[in-house]
Amino acid sequence: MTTLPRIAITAGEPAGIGLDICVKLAHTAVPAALVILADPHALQARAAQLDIPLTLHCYEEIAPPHAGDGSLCVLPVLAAATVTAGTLDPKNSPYVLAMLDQAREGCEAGAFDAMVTAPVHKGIINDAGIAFTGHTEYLADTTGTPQVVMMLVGGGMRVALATTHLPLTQVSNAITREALTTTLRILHQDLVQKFGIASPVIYVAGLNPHAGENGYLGDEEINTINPVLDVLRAEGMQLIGALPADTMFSQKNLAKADAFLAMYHDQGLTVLKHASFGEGVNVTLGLPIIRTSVDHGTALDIAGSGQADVGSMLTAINLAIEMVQKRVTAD
Ligand SMILES: NC(=O)c1ccc[n+]([C@@H]2O[C@H](COP(=O)([O-])OP(=O)(O)OC[C@H]3O[C@@H](n4cnc5c(N)ncnc54)[C@H](O)[C@@H]3O)[C@@H](O)[C@H]2O)c1
Ligand SMILES: N[C@H](C(=O)O)[C@H](O)COP(=O)(O)O
Repeated sequence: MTTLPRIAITAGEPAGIGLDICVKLAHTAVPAALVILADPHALQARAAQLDIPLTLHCYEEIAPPHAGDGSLCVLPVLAAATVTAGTLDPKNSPYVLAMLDQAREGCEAGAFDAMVTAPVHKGIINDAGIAFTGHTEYLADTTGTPQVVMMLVGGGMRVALATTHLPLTQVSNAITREALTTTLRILHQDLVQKFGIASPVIYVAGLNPHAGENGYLGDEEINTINPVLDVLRAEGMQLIGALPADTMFSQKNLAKADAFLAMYHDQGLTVLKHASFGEGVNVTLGLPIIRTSVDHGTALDIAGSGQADVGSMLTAINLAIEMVQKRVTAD
C-alpha cells in the first residue's frame, strides 16, 4: 500500500479546461497518489482532441503513485450529456456537483487525504436551477461548517477574504463584528496549525477609500473593523489595521505580513492575481477536510486548444501535499 498522500482531483466544468489539465497531468509526475474524478469518455475524447496519449485505470480503493507515464487513475463519474469543449450545457451541472460530493465524502471517510478542484462555472450551475456561488460556500454547506475562509496563495503573499462571492451592494452589511471575528480566528488558527506559522502577523484592510478617512469616507472601520481588531489584539493576535487597501500590499508590507485580509473579493484577488495568475492556489480554511484549488476559471475560450497551462493545478496539488504532511506530523 502506498504511504503517499492520496489526493482526489475533481475535473470541474467539462466544457472548460479542467479536462485538458487532467489529460496534461497524466504526463507529469507528482509525489502523491492521484485519483481523478471525471467522466472517462469525456477524458478520452479531450485527450484525442488534444492529440495527447492517455491510458485510464479504474480506481479500486487503492491508487498507485502518480508516475506521469501518460496514465490516470480514474474514479468514474458519468456526465449526463455529450461534452463539447467550449460549450456549456446545464444538463451536466449535476455531474459537476456529483464529482465534488464524491471527493468530499471520500475525504470525510478517510479514503482520500485531500481534494483539489479544477474550475467550475458558477453561472451554468445556476442556469440548471441549482443555487451555487462557489466551491467554498458549497463545501462549507455540505460539510456542515458554519463559516469558512477563502485564502489565495501566490506572488509571495497570502490573501484571505472577509466576504467571498457577494454582489458589492451586499458587502458592507455582510461585514459584521461577529463574522469578522470568526474569519480572523479561523485565519489565525489555520496559519498556525496548517501553515506552521507560530505567531502570524495579519494585515487587515479597511473597506472604504483611505480606510474611511476618520469617518468622512465611510464608517465601517470605526463601527466594525477596528473594534474587532482591538478585541482580538487583546487576546494576543498580531493584527495591523484597518489599513487603506490601496497601499496595504506594498513590497515593504509583503515582507512583513504572513497574510493579508481583504474585505471583499476583488479588493484582494486583483492584487494577488496580478502578481501570480496561473501559478497561485486557492485554499479553503476552516473546513474539516483539506481542499485546495486552481486560481483560474474555466477558460472556455481555450478549452480543447492545448493552450491550458497546468501550473496552478500543480501548485494546488503541491500545497495539498504539504498540508497533508503537516497534519500527519501534527497528529
Ligand atoms: N476555481 C474555480 O472554480 C474558479 C476560479 C475562478 C473563476 N471560476 C469561474 O470560471 C468562469 C470563467 O471565469 P473568468 O472568465 O473570469 O476567468 P478565467 O480564469 O476562466 O479566464 C480568464 C483568462 O485567463 C485565461 N486562462 C485561465 N486559465 C488559464 C490557464 N490555466 N492556462 C491558460 N490561460 C488561462 C483564459 O483563457 C482567459 O483569457 C466563471 O464562471 C468563474 O466564476 C471558477
Ligand atoms: N474566487 C475564486 C477566484 O477568483 O479564484 C473562484 O471564484 C473560485 O472560488 P471557489 O473556490 O469558491 O469556487
